[in-house]
Amino acid sequence: MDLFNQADLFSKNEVRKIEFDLPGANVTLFKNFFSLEESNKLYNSLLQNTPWQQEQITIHGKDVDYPRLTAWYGDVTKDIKYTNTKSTMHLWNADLLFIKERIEQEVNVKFTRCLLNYYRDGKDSVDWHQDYKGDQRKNTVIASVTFGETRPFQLKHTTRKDLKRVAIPLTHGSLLLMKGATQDNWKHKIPKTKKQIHPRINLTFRWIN
Ligand SMILES: O=C(O)CCC(=O)C(=O)O
Ligand SMILES: [Fe+2]
Repeated sequence: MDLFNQADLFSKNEVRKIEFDLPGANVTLFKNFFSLEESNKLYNSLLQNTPWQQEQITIHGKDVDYPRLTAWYGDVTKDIKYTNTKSTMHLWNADLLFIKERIEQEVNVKFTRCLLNYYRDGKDSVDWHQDYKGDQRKNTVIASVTFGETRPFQLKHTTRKDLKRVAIPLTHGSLLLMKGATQDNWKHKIPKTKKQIHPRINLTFRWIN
């Protein structure tokens, strides 16, 4: 499988586009989508100014903390419930509008929501899942931005066991675009690690009405 297409030379602050050749998926990584200066500034600002929330799920009647902190932002303020924790979707702030507008110059979508994840250390993670439900999974765009520690973003096909898993290192200031039927055909996760690592903030921009 021809995974990488990186013929271009790059410098530290030059945007580098890498397209992944995965059957039934449309996945593109832009390294240094945000410059190092922008990324450092946004990392600190988001870390400090986000109303991070601890969401919980109920497993066998017990409330269990999600292994990460989260916050929702979007076009309107409203109460939402994805897990058994009630959350409030906050209105876009200046940092998020800056990030959103930069992405919207690259991809022709107006995003309506963003989920922020804060992985405090290697114990924080997200298990195998697909984004969206029902028909929306078959054709969508998710824009995933990373600030802070590099963590591997693993992908595995939902049915084809013959296809190898893929791990894409999501670096500081990178943008990962997942389009088309990617969510329908592939699951993704951020695994835990025993290594001593720095925190990581991830933002996934979505369009849901
Ligand atoms: O942190 C990441 O890169 C992925 C987050 C994710 O998959 C999600 O929030 O749905
Ligand atoms: Fe996801």
